[in-house]
Amino acid sequence: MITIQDIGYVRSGTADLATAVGFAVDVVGLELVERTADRAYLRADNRHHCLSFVAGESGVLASAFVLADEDRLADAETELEQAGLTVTRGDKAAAADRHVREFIAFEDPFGNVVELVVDQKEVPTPVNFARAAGITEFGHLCLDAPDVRAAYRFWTRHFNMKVSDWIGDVACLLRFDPVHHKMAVFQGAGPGLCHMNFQVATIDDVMRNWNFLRDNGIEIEQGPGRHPQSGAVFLYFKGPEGLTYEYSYGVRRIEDDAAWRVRYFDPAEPDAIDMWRGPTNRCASQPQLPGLAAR
Ligand SMILES: O=C/C=C/C(C(=O)O)=C(/O)C(=O)O
Ligand SMILES: [Fe+2]
Repeated sequence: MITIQDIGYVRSGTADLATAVGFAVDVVGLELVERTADRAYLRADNRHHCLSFVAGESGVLASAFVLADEDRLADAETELEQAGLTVTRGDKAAAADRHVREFIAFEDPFGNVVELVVDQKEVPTPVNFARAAGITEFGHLCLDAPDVRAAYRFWTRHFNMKVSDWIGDVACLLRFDPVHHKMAVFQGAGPGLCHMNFQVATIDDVMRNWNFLRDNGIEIEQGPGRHPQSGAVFLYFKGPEGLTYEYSYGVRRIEDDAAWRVRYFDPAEPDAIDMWRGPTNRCASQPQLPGLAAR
């Protein structure tokens, strides 16, 4: 069993580094911590970065999770290889590029590149947010997979993940600590990053951000609304090259792990995704959610 301690970062390729960075800073509100000719690192909390852009081909390159130490990393390498996966060890330069001590990389059964890292650099200075979006932390990441139940089996068999809630067989919300989910899998045609989430401090931040995004002509995919699963008030919006960001406030914590009963929401129900039944453009990217497409 591989014990994940935290989510680490999303590493994304971009065909237009300046535009990707401009959006992450000026719109999302992240701090640009480091910028080279072909790299940019963005920060939302004490992690050195939670999002990095690499100039080149557009699209997600990897999603990272943090392990406790190098012995756990070696054990993870063995377990994944025994499960038949090809595991690559990052060299020193690649680890430095990610601001971690060591890492391994593998593809999940659907082709999502996952990196397991040790000693992600911590930055104690307060985040110098580019905009007062109210961000408190990198909240969760959500991967695409064609077979969500198979993804669930993979992540719960080899990792310390538990399902918190299902939305039909098209979405699975997973936890590895008391937060309702820091990882999710949504059904998609192939591998991909469904979205990355930033928690904000108050419901007012969600609403202020909504107005800010609309005033600036940013495509709102869905929200403001409230997810019945985590109880969070959410807002999804589209960045350059199809990268979906989410702000949310008020995610449920599951303090009594043993007492939690997994719930199965019917995606065809009008409240399955948004208890406020607001409009959505998300069906374009998530056509597999009948509850979205129906509206
Ligand atoms: O479509 C349902 C999404 C649920 C949640 C939640 O309960 O907070 C998410 O954050 C999500 O996966 O986007
Ligand atoms: Fe989310």
